[in-house]
Amino acid sequence: MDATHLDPGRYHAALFDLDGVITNTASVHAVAWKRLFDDYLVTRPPVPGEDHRPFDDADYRDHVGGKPPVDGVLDFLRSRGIDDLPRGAPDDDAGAETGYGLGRLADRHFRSVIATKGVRVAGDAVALVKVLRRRGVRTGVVSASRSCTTVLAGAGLARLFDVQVDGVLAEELGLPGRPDPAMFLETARRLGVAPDASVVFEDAEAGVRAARRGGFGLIVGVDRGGTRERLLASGADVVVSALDEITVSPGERPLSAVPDALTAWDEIAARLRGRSPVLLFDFDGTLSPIRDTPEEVEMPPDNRRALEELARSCPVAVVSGRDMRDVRQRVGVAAAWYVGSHGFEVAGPTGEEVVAHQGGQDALPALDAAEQRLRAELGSVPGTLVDRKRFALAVHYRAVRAEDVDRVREAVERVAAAAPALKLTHGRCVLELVPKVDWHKGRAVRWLLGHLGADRATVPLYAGDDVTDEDALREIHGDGIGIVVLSGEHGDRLTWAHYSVAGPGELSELLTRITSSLR
Ligand SMILES: O=P(O)(O)OC[C@H]1O[C@H](O[C@H]2O[C@H](CO)[C@@H](O)[C@H](O)[C@H]2O)[C@H](O)[C@@H](O)[C@@H]1O
Repeated sequence: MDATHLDPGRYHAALFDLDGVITNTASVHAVAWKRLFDDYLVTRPPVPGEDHRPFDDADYRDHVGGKPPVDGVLDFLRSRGIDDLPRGAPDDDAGAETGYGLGRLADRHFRSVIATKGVRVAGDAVALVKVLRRRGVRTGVVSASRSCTTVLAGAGLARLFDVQVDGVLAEELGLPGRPDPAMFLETARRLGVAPDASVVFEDAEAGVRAARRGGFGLIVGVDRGGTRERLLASGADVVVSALDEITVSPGERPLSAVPDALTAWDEIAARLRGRSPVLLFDFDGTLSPIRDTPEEVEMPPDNRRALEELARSCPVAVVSGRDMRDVRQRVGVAAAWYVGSHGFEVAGPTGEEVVAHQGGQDALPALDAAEQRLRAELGSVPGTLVDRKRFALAVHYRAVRAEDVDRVREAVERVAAAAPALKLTHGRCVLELVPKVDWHKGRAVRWLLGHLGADRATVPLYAGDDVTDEDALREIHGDGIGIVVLSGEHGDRLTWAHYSVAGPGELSELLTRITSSLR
């Protein structure tokens, strides 16, 4: 996906620098600092080796912008050959000849400028924050300034952000300023979102460097005037001059609104060209057509051959709700990765097996007890099939008479309610109990991509038919290609897929095209 197109399925938090991104206060800070340093340099007795020329915009950009005031003071003066100023202490008086004292005075100048001139708000940024919040993205504001609360209140933005990390809090917590990532990391922590699932918007080079060092998922440089190249050189993934260049994905849409993958093949081929694909496929209903019982299912030989060939060009994985050994044996492609039990177990091409989340292991006693109860309770309902996988328990009702289906459903719901370690999920004519932890096919896919060393050149392509595949389709929505395999069993439900195919037959055709395009 284009880096100016944000997907709330991929990025769950957005961190905004305040000064220069949300408000015009970067220029007000520059004015306040100029007043401070020009006064200071004029009154400081001349000393050989010291440069007392007036402070200018480049000084602000290179030594002060985005940093805590005390660091700005010391870094700028050092650049002018002045290195005898003590750091001082946070409670130094404004104007005391220390890093903290001069920093306090700069803040006082800043407040007096905004008291007379007011704060100008960047409408493009505020509009983007509001859209992101409506789409469920958590938002945070980050400012090295001690006046962040005053600025936000003065601009009428006091309630715009979920979390605020500013100069006052940084001082309390002893957080170093940018280019150290500590303030960004603290913001992400307070938002409850991992840095790699968060976007940072920054106009200062020091801030961009901090976000890069913090491992943030996407860094958007905001060039409010001639800084594009410097922001890119500092590590921004993309630079915009206004935040209305950023679009936000609407996310899910009805199956009927999803374009057909074969018709849009040229678009898909263009997205794969020159990149490093990782191809991920669900099994039942995707690689193989649905049958009355799980035992009847066989991998279509054409698809096996296609996967064997694809695995010679790029990583291929089968991501299934089935037991991992079961699906590996049915698919029979030695060079593929296999993810089983809805993401809880993984096997690599060399045969090594990994429990991808400890929650699977922890839930084993609960799964055993639930299996025992359901076998006993449902043994008398004709057509019911209780299918135990290593880390999941499925109850199939495809062959159950319509009038008995509610009985099956109620029994599974009762057992689920009595098992706090398990949660109930639904699929095509199947109810499943899985470990109640934040893990699913989507998390497992992201784990596998990390394990495979995915980088910005990687394009994950995921195809699946069922509601449990939506976790994976959502996960790769922002950086990959999602294909939903239609079946008519879920009406016009919502999906995170970008494209659809009419059924497993059309998926085979798509595999053929992908195979040829990668040759
Ligand atoms: O993630 P998947 O590979 O799609 O696995 C999901 C479930 O698939 C299987 O059940 C489904 O396919 C059966 C055979 O075609 C069909 O009879 C059943 O109605 C479907 O739900 C598998 O048996 C389950 O264990 C998987 O969880």
